[in-house]
Amino acid sequence: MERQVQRLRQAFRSGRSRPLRFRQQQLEGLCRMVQEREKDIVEALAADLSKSALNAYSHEIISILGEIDFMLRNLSDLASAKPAKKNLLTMMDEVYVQPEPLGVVLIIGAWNYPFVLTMQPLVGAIAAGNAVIVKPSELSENTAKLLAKLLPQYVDQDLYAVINGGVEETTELLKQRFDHILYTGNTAVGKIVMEAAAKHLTPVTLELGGKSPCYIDKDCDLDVACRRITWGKYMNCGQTCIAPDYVLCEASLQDQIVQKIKETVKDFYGENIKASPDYERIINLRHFKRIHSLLEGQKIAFGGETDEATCYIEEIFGPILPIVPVKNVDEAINFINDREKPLALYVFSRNNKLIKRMIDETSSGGVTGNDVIMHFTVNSLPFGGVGSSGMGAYHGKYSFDTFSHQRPCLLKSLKGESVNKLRYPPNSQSKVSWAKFFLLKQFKKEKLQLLLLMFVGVVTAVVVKVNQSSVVVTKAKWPRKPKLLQEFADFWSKSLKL
Ligand SMILES: NC(=O)c1ccc[n+]([C@@H]2O[C@H](COP(=O)([O-])OP(=O)(O)OC[C@H]3O[C@@H](n4cnc5c(N)ncnc54)[C@H](O)[C@@H]3O)[C@@H](O)[C@H]2O)c1
Ligand SMILES: CCCCCCCCCCCCCCCC=O
Repeated sequence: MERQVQRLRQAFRSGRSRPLRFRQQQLEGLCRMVQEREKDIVEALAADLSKSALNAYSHEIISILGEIDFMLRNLSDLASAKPAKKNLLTMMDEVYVQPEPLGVVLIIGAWNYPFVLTMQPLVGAIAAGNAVIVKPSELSENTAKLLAKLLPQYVDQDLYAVINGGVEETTELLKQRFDHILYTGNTAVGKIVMEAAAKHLTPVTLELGGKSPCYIDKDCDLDVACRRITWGKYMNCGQTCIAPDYVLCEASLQDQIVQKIKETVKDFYGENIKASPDYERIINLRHFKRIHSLLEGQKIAFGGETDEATCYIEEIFGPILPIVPVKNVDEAINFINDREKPLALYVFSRNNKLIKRMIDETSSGGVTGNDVIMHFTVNSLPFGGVGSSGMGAYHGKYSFDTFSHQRPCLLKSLKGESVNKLRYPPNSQSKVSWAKFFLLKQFKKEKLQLLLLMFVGVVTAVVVKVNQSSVVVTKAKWPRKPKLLQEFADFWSKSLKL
C-alpha cells in the first residue's frame, strides 16, 4: 500500500497532473468510460442494489456526466488566478489567489450510491490537478470491482488508482500520508478517518449520515408534499443519505399524510411493490436485519412486509418514517435543535416566510423547501453536512475548491525601498502613524491636508512628465507597474520623510 501511494506521489511530483490540457483529457477519458461502459455500470449497480437500468442512469450516471460536463466547461476559469483587492501599501504590486492542487488525495466511498459517491469526488480531484486513490465500499462489491477494472483503461494509471478492500485494507491505507481525504459513510467511521488523518495533519471532508427532518405545515398542498416525500423516502429503498427520515406535523394532519403516502406508493410501485422494477433492495442481510429489528414492537401504519431471502423490505411509518406530532412550528424548530445537526432539512408550506424562518432558526447540511433530495442535483450548491452530519462540501466549484489550496500570492518589485522604510527599524511614532494611515486608513486632519497638497503636486508632475515622454502603458495580463508610478511612489515617500 505504501508503495502504491509512493508511486502516485512520484507521478504527482513529476507535474504531469497540473497542465489544464492534461486534466481535460483525463476528464474526457472518464466521460468516455461512463458512456462506453454504461451497460457494465448499470449491471454492477443492479447486482449490488437491484437498481433498475433506468434508475441507475437517472440516480447515478446522470450526476457524473453532469459533473464532468461542468468541470470541462469551467476548468480554465476555476483554475485561473483571481486578482485580489490591494491595500495602500501594495497598490503597485501584483496581488492574486492562485488555486493549486493539494497532492495525493484519498476518496473513500460508501455502498448506497457506489458510483456517484466515488466518481463525483474523483471528477473534482482530477479537475483540481491531484493524484487520486479511490477506495470504494466493499459492500457494493460489483461496482467496486468494476471501477478497479475500468478506471486504468480510461485515465492515467500512475496518477489515479482504485484500491479495493474492507476494514483491514482501509485501516492500512489510512496509515499513509495523504494531502486530503474525502470520506463518505457513517459517523463512527468518520471519527476513525479523522483520527488517522490527524496523525499527518491531513485535512478531511467528511460526508456523514444525519437524520433529516421534514416539516409539513398545515398551510400546504398535502397531495404534492406527500408525493415528493414518498419519492425521496422510497428511492433506493430508503438508502439515501438525504432521504427524509421523519415527518414533523400537527397531529390533525397525521392520518391524511399516512393515507396520501399509502396511495402514492401504490401509484408509484403498483399493488405488488415487490414486483416493481423501480423498487430496490437493502444492500445485505446485516443491514436488512438491522432495519427489520427497528420495526419490532412498533405500530406500523402501513407496510411492514419483509422478505429476508431477497432483502426486500417494505418500510414506511413506525420507526422507519416516524411521524412526530408537534403543536406548531416553534415546537418543530425546538425538536430539530434538540438533536444533532441533520444532513438535510425539508419544509413544506405555501408560506415562504415560514420556510425562511425554519432556515434561519435551525441548522443542517442543506435545505430543500417544498421538495426533498433535489438540492443534491444543483451543482452550483455546495453539498455537505455540518456538525455531526459532516464537514466540508463538494459538487461543482465546491469540489474544485475542496481539492485545491487557495494560494495567496503577492509579487512585489525590488524597487520602492523608500516606501518600505516605513516597516524597517528603527521604528518611530511617525512611522506608526503612517502605518495607521496606510493600513487602517486612520488619519489626522493635518496629514490629510499634507497628502492632498502632495497629491496635487504629484498629479501635476505626472501630467508634465507624460506630456514630455508620451509614455505608452501597454496592456499586460497583470497590470504592470509603469515607471511613472514608481517615480510617483518614490516622490511620495521622500516627501513623507520616511
Ligand atoms: N453525507 C453523505 O453524502 C452520505 C452519502 C452516503 C451515505 N452516507 C451515510 O453513510 C452511512 C452508510 O454508509 P456505511 O458507513 O454503512 O458505508 P460503508 O460500510 O460502505 O463504509 C463506508 C466506507 O468506510 C470504510 N470503512 C468501514 N469501516 C471502516 C473502518 N473501521 N476503518 C476504516 N474504514 C472503514 C468502508 O470500507 C467504506 O469504504 C449512512 O449513515 C449514510 O447516511 C452519507
Ligand atoms: C428522469 C429522472 C430524473 C431524476 C433526477 C433526480 C436525481 C436524483 C439523484 C439523487 C442522488 C442522490 C444521491 C445521494 C447520495 C447520498 O446517499
